[in-house]
Amino acid sequence: MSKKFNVIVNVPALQTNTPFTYIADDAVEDDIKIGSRVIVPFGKAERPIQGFVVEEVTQKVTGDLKKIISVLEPEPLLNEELISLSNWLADKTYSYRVSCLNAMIPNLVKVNTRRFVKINSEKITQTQVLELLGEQQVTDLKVSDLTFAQQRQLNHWIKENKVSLEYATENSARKKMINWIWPLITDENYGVEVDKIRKNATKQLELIEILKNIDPDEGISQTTLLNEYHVGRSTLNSAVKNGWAKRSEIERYRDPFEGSDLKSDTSLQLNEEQQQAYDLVVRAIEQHQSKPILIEGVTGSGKTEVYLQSISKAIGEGKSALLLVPEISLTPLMVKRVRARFGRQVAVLHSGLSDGEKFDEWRRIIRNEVKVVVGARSAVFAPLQNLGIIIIDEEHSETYKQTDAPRYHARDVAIYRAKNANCPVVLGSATPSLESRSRVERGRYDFVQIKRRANQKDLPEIKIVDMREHLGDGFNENFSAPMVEEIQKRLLKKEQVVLMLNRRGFSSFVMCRSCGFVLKCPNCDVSLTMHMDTHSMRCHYCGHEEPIPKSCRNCGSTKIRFFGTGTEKVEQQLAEIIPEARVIRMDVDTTRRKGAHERLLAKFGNHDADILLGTQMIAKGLDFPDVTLVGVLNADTALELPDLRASERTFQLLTQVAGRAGRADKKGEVLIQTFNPDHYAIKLAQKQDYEDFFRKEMYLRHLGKYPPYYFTALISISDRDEKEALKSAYEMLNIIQPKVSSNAVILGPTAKSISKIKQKYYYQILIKYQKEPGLHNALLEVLERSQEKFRHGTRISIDPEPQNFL
Ligand SMILES: Nc1ncnc2c1ncn2[C@@H]1O[C@H](COP(=O)(O)OP(=O)(O)OP(=O)(O)O)[C@@H](O)[C@H]1O
Ligand SMILES: [Zn+2]
Ligand SMILES: [Zn+2]
Repeated sequence: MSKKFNVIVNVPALQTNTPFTYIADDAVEDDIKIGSRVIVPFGKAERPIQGFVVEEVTQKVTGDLKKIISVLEPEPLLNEELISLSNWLADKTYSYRVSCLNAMIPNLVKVNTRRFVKINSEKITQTQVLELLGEQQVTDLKVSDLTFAQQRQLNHWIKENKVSLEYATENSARKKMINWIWPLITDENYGVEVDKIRKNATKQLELIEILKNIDPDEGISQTTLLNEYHVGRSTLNSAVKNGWAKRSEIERYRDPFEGSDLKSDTSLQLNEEQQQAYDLVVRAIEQHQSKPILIEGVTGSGKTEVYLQSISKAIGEGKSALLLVPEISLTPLMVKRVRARFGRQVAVLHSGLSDGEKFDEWRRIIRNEVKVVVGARSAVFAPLQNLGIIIIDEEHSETYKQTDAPRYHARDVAIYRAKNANCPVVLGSATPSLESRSRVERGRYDFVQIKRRANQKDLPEIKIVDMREHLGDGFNENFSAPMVEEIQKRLLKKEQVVLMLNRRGFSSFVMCRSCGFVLKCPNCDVSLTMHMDTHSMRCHYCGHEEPIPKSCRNCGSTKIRFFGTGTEKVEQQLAEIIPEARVIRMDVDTTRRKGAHERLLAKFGNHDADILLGTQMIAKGLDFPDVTLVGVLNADTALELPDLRASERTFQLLTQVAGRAGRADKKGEVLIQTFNPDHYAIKLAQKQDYEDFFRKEMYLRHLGKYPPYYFTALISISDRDEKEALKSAYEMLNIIQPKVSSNAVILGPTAKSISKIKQKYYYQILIKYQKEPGLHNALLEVLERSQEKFRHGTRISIDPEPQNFL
């Protein structure tokens, strides 16, 4: 009897949200595993469709089963743990199971990728492969066109490493091939060959010496010979011609860190508070406890060192480790430190890598070639076996929440995985999310604080500049007199300054001074933002772009004013006020190119600049000893946003950026310019008192019936036709209302604060609740209805625990 498997097909719909059972052909049944992707016939027309194998079926199944057409890769991309995780995830996020599975696998293998067969010519001849598959299949593999016998043979060869399956995308994320030189000079032929060389051909004599000393089995890369041994290209070519060496192309994993030199480093001696945190983690590792541990450590307290040593401990126990960071491209220093400690045992997954690079890293993980994975949100699905620890740095960061379906929070996924693996989850932050910190209060998490900086120095002193009093005493609207004075002081002392322009909830827009007209996007309900680099007005939601106007479109007046501030404008202003200052600007425009972050930060670290001016992206992770002043130009732009976390985010951001000052021997100072000096988020950030803030904010959340006292779910409804959108919103309301008690609070339907995006109208319903056993089913019904609505052009989404209400 052939093996039977349950398969989730790649059709995101409710009807296909449960697995279908298929039978395997005897020839390939052993190549199919849980996590394999297969092609199966689907529907009345038996259309071949992709699917994921989620289970082997051992009990009897009545009725005729359809046969699995082919298996896409005999080495599965996901392991059993992740397959079972997808089930939980789908339920938790109200999404289709296949969407969850697709969210886990690397992009490269998803769509529009050509697959081809690569022949390992040391183990098999091209003729053999062509005989089995034919030329067409080798260059463009369609396994479903192969017979089962052919598939079986192919899979066999893959497992024996005779051939491998590769993926090519249109942008050609292919495997990287490099020229490799294999020396053929041995002790036997050395003398003979040397005698043939003319005595004045020193280059050749040098090269033959080099070749003699290279391990013939290992060989050497051509680049190394050319660049490091300074061998001339023509010398090398003639050596190959003379038969001193053989040249071949070999595959090398694309190394995302190519070129960045890696100094290895060793553990630091932990101080007492770090040791306490470390001990707590180690105990959990040793006792296989999965209760999350929250480390609340002030900025500069050396949390990273605790992470690194904890990872070391897990590896020492034969386990693997996963370290999540908010956004890798923003924290190159962290990645560097992990790589410096663990070298080639580390794989890195993040959005800055090409699909090909990500896929390479993924393969290293699934083949168990790495022990440590560092990555942003989606790396939480890294197929590591035998997890020994999961660490989430800056656990409060909103980047851990996925904003598209499946709308998961990486923290929840990490906690779930850790529970399955019986290993600890460590959540670290100077300003923990209220959710996490309150779970400590309720005994759900273990807790440890690090109250002092690693070097036992004080936190920087923070001064508030009330901009209402200082408007006009400075040089322009962005720089008060005290700010300019403090910057100048640092420059005289050859110290460095970090200046942050808070861009959250903020844009530079154009307004007519005669009639008040504001230039808006024709598709969306937002004002257009001015971009000096392209000299255009751009919509940040739909990408609409138009020239900067010279006169008002409404009244024709030429009295147009540009409001708001971009980093470029601040950079210009700075150049007028302090022309001698060397400034590095860091924002989305200057960091678009790959590796740009790292380069700019390295420049700043080398003292090639005095001032680092940037957006929020400079608030996290920087550790520069000579930064003694941090200036925040506008602290409060985010406070007015219609978002329940506005205060929390402002407090976190200010604390975070303030923490960049005075991290080494020199004392640090922070200047915060604000129009709301009395706001508690600003006042408590000044005190750098997270615990105080936590209590105050918890009190307000309690009053407002907000998280973490209440759970939230947000339903968003959009349509090109505003009436349709509103009508559907009420339909959803009518599904939910009867299924929840009067303790639940339902807000809406209301228009979203940006009610029109890309020509579509947006409405939302917010549900706040504590215990509502009926809600889950109600939301499943919404999901079901949304499928129907989809066909009529209405989009409905469910966001459990939304992080953003805009
Ligand atoms: N035990 C130690 N002894 C000496 N120096 C240490 C020790 N632990 C950490 N440091 C140093 O202290 C500095 C701050 O550490 P680290 O960057 O890990 O802090 P952090 O808690 O991650 O800070 P932040 O949250 O602000 O990013 C680093 O330069 C680090 O090398
Ligand atoms: Zn006008
Ligand atoms: Zn727009």
